[in-house]
Amino acid sequence: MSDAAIRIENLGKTYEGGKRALDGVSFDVPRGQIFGLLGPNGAGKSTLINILAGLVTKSQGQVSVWGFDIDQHPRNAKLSIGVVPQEIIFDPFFTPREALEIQAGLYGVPRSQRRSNALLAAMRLTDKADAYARTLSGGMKRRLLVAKAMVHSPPILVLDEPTAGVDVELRQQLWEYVRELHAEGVTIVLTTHYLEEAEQLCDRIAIINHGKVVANEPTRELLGRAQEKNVVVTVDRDVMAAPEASCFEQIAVSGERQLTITYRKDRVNAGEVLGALQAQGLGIVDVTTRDPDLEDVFLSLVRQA
Ligand SMILES: Nc1ncnc2c1ncn2[C@@H]1O[C@H](COP(=O)(O)OP(=O)(O)OP(=O)(O)O)[C@@H](O)[C@H]1O
Repeated sequence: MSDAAIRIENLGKTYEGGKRALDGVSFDVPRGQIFGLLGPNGAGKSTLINILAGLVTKSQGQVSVWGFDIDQHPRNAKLSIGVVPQEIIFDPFFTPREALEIQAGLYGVPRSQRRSNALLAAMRLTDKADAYARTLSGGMKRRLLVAKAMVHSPPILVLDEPTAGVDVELRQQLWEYVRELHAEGVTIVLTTHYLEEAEQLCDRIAIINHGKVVANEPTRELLGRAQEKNVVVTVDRDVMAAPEASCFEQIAVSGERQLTITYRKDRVNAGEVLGALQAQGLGIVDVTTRDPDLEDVFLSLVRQA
């Protein structure tokens, strides 16, 4: 049995009409982690998640979920995963409690093991337990989708863009719940457009672009890949032309007495950069720096691919 929560090997998907959405994708999602799947629009993220959820059939490759091959043991694979889809789809005439009970029935969860009330409470939907789904706000509907995905207590929860178009408070609540599940040992896979969110939440991140994996690393290592650093330096006199020095990757006059310099932090340190300015007779009045974040890494990887 595979020790990965999800193992994807050489996965390919070509849609009818010839669109190649996934092209030889391989990676493992380690058990117990929060795993981020990132990529620009149309990269293939939803296709991959829909294959995991059994909603899209793959064209090539192997996928196992919690050690169960999705072709050989589809039922066990399905029982091991809960998927929160990107789009909100509901029968408007069911109440949240009924929706959870029906979902539990579909998964064959015995009545004695159902936990609709606990899920409604965790998703702060107790007040709305018996209201029609059509009367719920967008945020409440999204929370109900998360509860639905967890009715069978799967060891893996997959969230496809769970915070797209969702207000800040709900995002925070959702992440709080995700962190609680993670603390209980649930493996989490999420796609998000909010890189900052991925940076804060994920242990590991895979980036896909045009259906191919372009990075798959622990978040910290991925961030460490961004070696370029920017400093904005205010100097004590007007500068007409940018001074030159070998330790600058780039330099530009960005204000009357301001220079913006890019340097590689694996080659030089900030002291050398400032020293090079002082050596040219400029006095340093102020310095601000910015560490590269996931957005910089993401853009550089996606540009290269
Ligand atoms: N049912 C389909 N039939 C044909 N092409 C499709 C189908 N679904 C998706 N595609 C195409 O496959 C590619 C990957 O789409 P997918 O939805 O997986 O990307 P994504 O990374 O999830 O993007 P987004 O972030 O916008 O949801 C896109 O070019 C898309 O147009």
